[in-house]
Formats: sequence, structure tokens, C-alpha cells
Amino acid sequence: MEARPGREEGKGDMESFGARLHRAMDERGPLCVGIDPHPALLSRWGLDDDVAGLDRFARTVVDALGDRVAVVKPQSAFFERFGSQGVAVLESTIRQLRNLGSLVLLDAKRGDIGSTVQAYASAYLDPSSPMYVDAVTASPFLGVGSLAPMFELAAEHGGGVFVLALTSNPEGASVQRARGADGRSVAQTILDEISQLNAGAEPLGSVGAVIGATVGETGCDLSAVNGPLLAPGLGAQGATAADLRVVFGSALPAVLPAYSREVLGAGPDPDALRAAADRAVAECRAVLAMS
Ligand SMILES: O=C(O)c1cc(=O)[nH]c(=O)n1[C@@H]1O[C@H](COP(=O)(O)O)[C@@H](O)[C@H]1O
Repeated sequence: MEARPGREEGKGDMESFGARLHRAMDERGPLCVGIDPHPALLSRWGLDDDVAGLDRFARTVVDALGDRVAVVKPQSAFFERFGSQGVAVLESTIRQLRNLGSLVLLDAKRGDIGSTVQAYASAYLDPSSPMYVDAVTASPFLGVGSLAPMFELAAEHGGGVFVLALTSNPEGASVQRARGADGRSVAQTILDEISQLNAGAEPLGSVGAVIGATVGETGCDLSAVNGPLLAPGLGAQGATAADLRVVFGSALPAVLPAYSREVLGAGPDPDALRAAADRAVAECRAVLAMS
């Protein structure tokens, strides 16, 4: 098995996710590509909406982009809808990506009471799990503190957690921009708790925030987050790389732009997938370089 850049074996002695992500973005460019095998995409690629189609779709993306982009983000739901066989495809997709050196961010948006979050942490962030990934998305709406088992296991094994803050969907704002008794928005409260977890980390903390590229001005202070800012919503949901400037302002250097359908729609030709990813990196680099 090929060694992964910056990954050392052994409990507790791993380089942090923030450091590994920082280097991957430097070397491969600021881009996360999602693997979202929508039925419509399978059909456009000439594949059946079944486990074999799912497997072919995921393998094609991995072969085209696994040695090229910094982060690949499989969306768990599209695999789970095929039951245990779909989950087996997800596990094998994760393994292949890890061998090709891209960081794997599993988009599972998990969240629950702390004792159950402990089990989610074991599923995704414990190196002995078949579903072990570099980082996972998490939902903080049962309280950021309920995610502590994920933060702890991630810190122990060099993993990362991306916490939803201001999501790209229009329905998110009524909850996330609501203000508490101290006048802070829910999103700002989440970001402040992330800042505390990342305090002092260099070059970048391992707890990220998810802020959609579609949200416009955040009304939040992002200056202390000191962690990666995942920006989905580009392409298919209507945001462009230029929108990143409005959303993130002086926090642009920490932004990890994320595209799924916009890049995947170029498939199944591997060269076309690579060209779409290269275009996305170039567009985002041009904006991020202006910061
Ligand atoms: O956590 C995410 O990745 C996420 C957060 C968010 O606020 N908005 C959002 O679209 N996502 C995910 O990012 C992907 C966006 O896909 P496209 O719209 O095809 O680029 C989907 O897998 C979403 O589940």
C-alpha cells in the first residue's frame, strides 16, 4: 500500500489534520470535490441506478481525481440508499482514495447526544474502523459540546471535523442567523466554540466550519476560527468563485471550496473530469490569491 503524504502510523503520533490539509491545499490546490452519485448523474453517465452503477461511478471519480485534488468528499447518503452493498462501495471508495493520497472528508452530517456521538466518532475517526476517514462533517444543532467525542478522537488520531455553521440551503438561515440572549447569532456561537478548539494550532486547526458559498454576507466574525472553512454551494447551487470574496472577506486563505455536480457533470470521461476539476481550482485560486 502506498504511503500517504504526512501520515505516520501509531496512536497519538500523527500529524494533525489541519497541518495535512494545509499542505494538501498548497500542493494540489484549494479544492474539494464531492462524490454525490445522484440518480440523474448515473443516468447521464449511462449507468444503471443500482449498486454496479454506483460502484462504477465512484471508481471513475476516484481514478480520475484521487491523485489530483486535495480533498474528496463522498456523500454518505447516496451510498446508504443501496443498503449494506452501497456501504461496502463507500468503504472501498474510501480505501482507494486513501491509497491515492487525497484526503477523505466523509459528508455524513452526524450529530446526536454525546454518548451516541461517541459511536459516530468510533465509526469514522478510529483508525481500526472500516469507515475510517481523514475528516467528517458534523451537525452541531444538539449543541457543539455534544460533538466532543468526535473532537477528542479526531485530535488523538490526526483527524478533522467540519461543523455546520451557515449552510448553503435557503432554509438554514432562519435557524442559523437567529440571535440568542447575548445578541450573537447561532452561527457566531458555533464559530466561537470552534475558535476555542483551534486556539494556538499552527498552521491551521483541525476543526473546520461549513459556510455555504451561497449565503452572502455572513454577519459573523471569522477572524478567530483558525480552522478550514468548507464552502459548498458552488456551481449547481448557483454560487460562483467570485462570491467567496463577499462571504469570506479576509478569511479567504482558510477557505476550501467544494464542488460536486458541477465537476461530476463533466464525466464519465476521466479527462473531462480532470479538466473540470482543474478549471475549478484555477477559478478558486484566482479569488483566494486576491486575499
Ligand atoms: O456539508 C456539506 O458538504 C454541505 C453543507 C452545506 O451547507 N451545503 C451543501 O450543499 N453541502 C453538501 O455539499 C454537496 C453540494 O453538492 P453540489 O450542489 O452538487 O455541489 C452536497 O453533498 C451537500 O450535501
